[in-house]
Amino acid sequence: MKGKHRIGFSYACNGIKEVFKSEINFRLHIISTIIVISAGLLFQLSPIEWAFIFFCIGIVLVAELLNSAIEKAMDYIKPEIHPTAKVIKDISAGAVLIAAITAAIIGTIIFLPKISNYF
Ligand SMILES: Nc1ncnc2c1ncn2[C@@H]1O[C@H](COP(=O)(O)OP(=O)(O)OP(=O)(O)O)[C@@H](O)[C@H]1O
Repeated sequence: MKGKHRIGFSYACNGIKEVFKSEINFRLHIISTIIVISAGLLFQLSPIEWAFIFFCIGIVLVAELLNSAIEKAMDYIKPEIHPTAKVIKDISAGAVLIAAITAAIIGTIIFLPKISNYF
């Protein structure tokens, strides 16, 4: 049972590594995550603010991973141009956009007052 969990964890890490290597957007999200966590440490966020920030980081990374999985599945199943492939990929990209907009709004609500107080 323990071994099985370890194997499952390593498959998951392989998937994340694969997306990290192949998707520039995912790498940009990781860089943004590092910047946001550094800003959070600088501004000494409260526990509830950290909870919101980590929730946002999580939904953006999860959305990007699922989007990449859907893109790869579509490229495998339907490598040629097809209107349904386009709709599926566009919907999947839409999910990432909504996650990113949500994160940007929450980030602004948390950081904007702190940044204006700082200067
Ligand atoms: N097989 C296809 N048939 C029709 N349209 C497609 C197809 N593949 C991609 N597209 C269109 O091109 C857009 C970009 O698709 P692509 O697979 O290149 O992903 P991407 O947006 O470049 O993502 P990433 O940069 O994360 O790889 C899709 O959202 C869709 O509108």
